[in-house]
Amino acid sequence: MIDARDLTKRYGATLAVDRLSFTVRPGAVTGFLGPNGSGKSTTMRMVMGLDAPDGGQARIGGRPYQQARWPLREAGALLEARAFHPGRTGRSHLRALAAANAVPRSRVEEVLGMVGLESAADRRAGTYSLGMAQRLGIAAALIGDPAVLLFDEPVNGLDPEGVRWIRQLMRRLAAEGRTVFMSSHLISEMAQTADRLIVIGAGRLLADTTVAELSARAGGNLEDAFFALTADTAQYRAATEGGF
Ligand SMILES: Nc1ncnc2c1ncn2[C@@H]1O[C@H](COP(=O)(O)OP(=O)(O)OP(=O)(O)O)[C@@H](O)[C@H]1O
Repeated sequence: MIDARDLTKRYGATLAVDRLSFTVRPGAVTGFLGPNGSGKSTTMRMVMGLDAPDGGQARIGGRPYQQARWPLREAGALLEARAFHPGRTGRSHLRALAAANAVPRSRVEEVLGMVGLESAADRRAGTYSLGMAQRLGIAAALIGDPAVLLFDEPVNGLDPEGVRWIRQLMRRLAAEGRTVFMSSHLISEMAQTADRLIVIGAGRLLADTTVAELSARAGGNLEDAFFALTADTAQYRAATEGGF
């Protein structure tokens, strides 16, 4: 379970996250939606202890993530592609993470198989395509077999087969009883993958509901419901009428 209470983060004059509270429960895929710059990545970074909040707190399994003795056995996250040393091979990157978290080496081969990177495991990770880098990041998130998983834009850079694979992986992880929290800009993808949605705008909570309930607000069209919900908070929306 992920619990955020009054999370707040400022960058200079920008209030990136504004007293945000929500709970992400196990056994479901919870989508995290919001316009560009609404604070999704910042929120995920604070949950994972990578950014310190200016106010409020985030807990994973009841305590701050920084207090975990073996962090990757509590929660795994894909927060940015290429979060690895480019000169290391995929396999050596995963072995280092396993060693640091007292995870058996055999788990490295398991996760390489799960993400389909076996044949590229001995190549330097700096030579990986974006999609391969995403797969390595997902393998890293899974290495400690954690109950809680966060994925920031996991389908970024993946081909259609990869997108389908992510959808099935998210569903499977949730069916295993894990807490799965994922952001994506692809609303159609969210509609197919997520059970629940947390929608934010300008750092604030706009909705915490099911996909079905939010879609029903716009006659079954999740995209229309999302636009209606976020209309007042989107900073970077291009003109769709008139304009140019
Ligand atoms: N390191 C930083 N320094 C200054 N401002 C930042 C920093 N990180 C984020 N911000 C600002 O905080 C706000 C929230 O950014 P964040 O990346 O969390 O949004 P997001 O919802 O993940 O956006 P996107 O959908 O575009 O990925 C934005 O206004 C952004 O410019």
